[in-house]
Amino acid sequence: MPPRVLPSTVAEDDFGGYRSLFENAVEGIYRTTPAGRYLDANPALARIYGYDGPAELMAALTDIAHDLYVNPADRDRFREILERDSVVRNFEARVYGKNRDIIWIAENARAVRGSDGRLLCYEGTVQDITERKRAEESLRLAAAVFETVGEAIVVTDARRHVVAVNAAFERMTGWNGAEVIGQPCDLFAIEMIGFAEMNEVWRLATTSGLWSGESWARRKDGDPFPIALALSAIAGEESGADRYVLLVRDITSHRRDEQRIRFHASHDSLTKLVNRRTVMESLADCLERAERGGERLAVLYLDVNRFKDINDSFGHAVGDELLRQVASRLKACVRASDIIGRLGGDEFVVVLPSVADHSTAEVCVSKVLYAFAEPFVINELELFSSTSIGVALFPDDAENAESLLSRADAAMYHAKRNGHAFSCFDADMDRQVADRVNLENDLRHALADGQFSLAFQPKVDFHKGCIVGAEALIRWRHPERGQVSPALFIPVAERAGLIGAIDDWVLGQACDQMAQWRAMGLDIPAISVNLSPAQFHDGRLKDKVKAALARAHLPTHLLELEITETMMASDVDRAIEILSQLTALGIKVSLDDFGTGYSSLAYLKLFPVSALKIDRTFVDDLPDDAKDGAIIASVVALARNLGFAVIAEGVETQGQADFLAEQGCAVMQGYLFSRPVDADAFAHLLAHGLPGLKPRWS
Ligand SMILES: Nc1nc2c(ncn2[C@@H]2O[C@@H]3COP(=O)(O)O[C@H]4[C@@H](O)[C@H](n5cnc6c(=O)[nH]c(N)nc65)O[C@@H]4COP(=O)(O)O[C@H]3[C@H]2O)c(=O)[nH]1
Repeated sequence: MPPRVLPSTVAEDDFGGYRSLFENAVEGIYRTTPAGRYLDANPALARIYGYDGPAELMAALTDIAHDLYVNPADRDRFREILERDSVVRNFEARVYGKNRDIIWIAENARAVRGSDGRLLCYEGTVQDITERKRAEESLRLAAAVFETVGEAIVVTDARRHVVAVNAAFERMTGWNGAEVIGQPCDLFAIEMIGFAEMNEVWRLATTSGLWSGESWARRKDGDPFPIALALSAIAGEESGADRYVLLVRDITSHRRDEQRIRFHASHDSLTKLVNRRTVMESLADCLERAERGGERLAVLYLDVNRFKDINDSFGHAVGDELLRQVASRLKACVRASDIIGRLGGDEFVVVLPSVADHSTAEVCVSKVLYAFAEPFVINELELFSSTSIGVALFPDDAENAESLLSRADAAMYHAKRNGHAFSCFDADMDRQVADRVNLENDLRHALADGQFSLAFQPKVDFHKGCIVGAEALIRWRHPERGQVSPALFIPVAERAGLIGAIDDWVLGQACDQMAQWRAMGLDIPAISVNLSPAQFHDGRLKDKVKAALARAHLPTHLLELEITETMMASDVDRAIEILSQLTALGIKVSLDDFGTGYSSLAYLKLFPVSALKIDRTFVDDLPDDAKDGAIIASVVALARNLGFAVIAEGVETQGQADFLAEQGCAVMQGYLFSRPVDADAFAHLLAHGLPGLKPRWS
């Protein structure tokens, strides 16, 4: 725009014929002294600056540099230019309005000089360019947002040809602007969406102004990726969309997170196998398919034998690694279409969706058993572990997922109890499962109904030919079932949380009985009581023991507690602390079933126990089994060296007793000497001695 300056010929205070132009101009017009005082100002200038009229403006702004300019240095620049060039064109600056609001102005001015060249004044015009500046600012802002925003932006014309893309688009897709501008918008992975759907998206955006949702885009290398898309139609001056703006967010990682969340919800985090819920859902689907196709389906229910012992003995990290290795061995045994899941703990399930009969399932069972034959190597430890497997078939054994699984479980339980590697379900097992459940219910009443009693089995010194102790063993006479073995109901009581009350009862009863025998003048050195793991870890154990002894007025050294190796394994320090508290009272503790757990010999020497009790399984095949013989000899030597007494349990034959005695294990317990008997019968044994047991050596 050419500078609008007043003609220089106009006298300082005389606008001549231009006065009306001056008064009515749209632009502000002024004349100022070089020092910065208004000589004249037109109404438009007053309007621009927010004053009621020129007089008010001129009275208020007596020092233009400081009263008007937001940045007084602008005025210095303005003057410099004028003094140098005599003219200023489009000089933009921010000035204060009357209300201290900031206005952008553009000035054109010139220096007016007299005929002698002396500077008389400045005169010029002012335009309010605030609106334009604001528009420029928001354009600049929009451009900055366009370039810096994380979302890709594509602008197309009405024909959907690309007009502009931002830097994020280039980063996201690998295309650069020059390659796509002017081209039809080819952002979408049509193969993932379909033409019809894509056209519908454009149509909806055109008719309603905006479509937003999830879709698919394609990168330059052809890779499709999921996007969140907002497609806006920008209306032009004429009817219809003039431009489209596509705001695109790459949601690949979001999808990945979703997948991860879905995976965690449906899989077991330790083994990465599907979890129980997913097994049940997949099994239900497989059953539907098998039913439609008239096919059979097999469910294998597995658990890892003695897993709890391994976990307790070697710690959870080893237990976890064992489960991981079991999972990967199982995967190698089945086809990809079969389902393998972890139900929790050490229980796994394999679903074979299409089997001809039991024999097909048994092929898989053999593979699994074979997979367990090799030791599991964990942290340089070689662990031999085995599995028990239960098999149930659809539709033969059950018709829905829940009962098929529970029947495979019953078959597994049956296999385990009978020492078999696997069992196929039969109807009898259902009864056994029901029995187990009923047993638990009945156990809840047994204590209150006085159905328990104690039996006592003598511990004898084979050389001296006398009774040196009694082991108290619980007996349960069920009103309908008759005698129920503790081997059967103790584990049920443990699982049902009833063992604590039962153990307390046994402890109290055993102490009372010992006191009664003593009152009858029948002396024995000790009575031993089995402790369950729950009781061993009960913080109140010491007090309970003290209370039971005190009630029976029994010296503490007469009580012996039998604990198993596995109770010691999980937290050795804590176990030593518990044992120390007990032995400090004067109570003896013996390690029952010795040799069947995973005793660490290094720890053994730290345990304040008084005796090792050699498990029956090592005695059973004596004296013929050379290996068992060697184990007995080693345990006896170990006990002697560590200062422990040693006792063998389950002695049934004279040959076993002779062998044990020869090895230096003189204290024994077993049917050879006496079965567990009731208190009266035991009193008789104490009074008259065991028939056939004679002192051999003095
Ligand atoms: N084959 C054979 N067996 C013999 C021989 N001599 C003794 N037995 C049996 O072996 C078991 C020895 O007890 P245990 O190893 O502590 O094993 C016990 C113990 O773990 C548990 N138990 C028994 N009574 C109690 C109790 O009062 N409290 C707790 N917590 N557990 C108990 O139940 C298990 C089984 O107890 P019982 O059936 O009474 O079985 C007893 C006993 O009757 C023998 O020469 N040959």
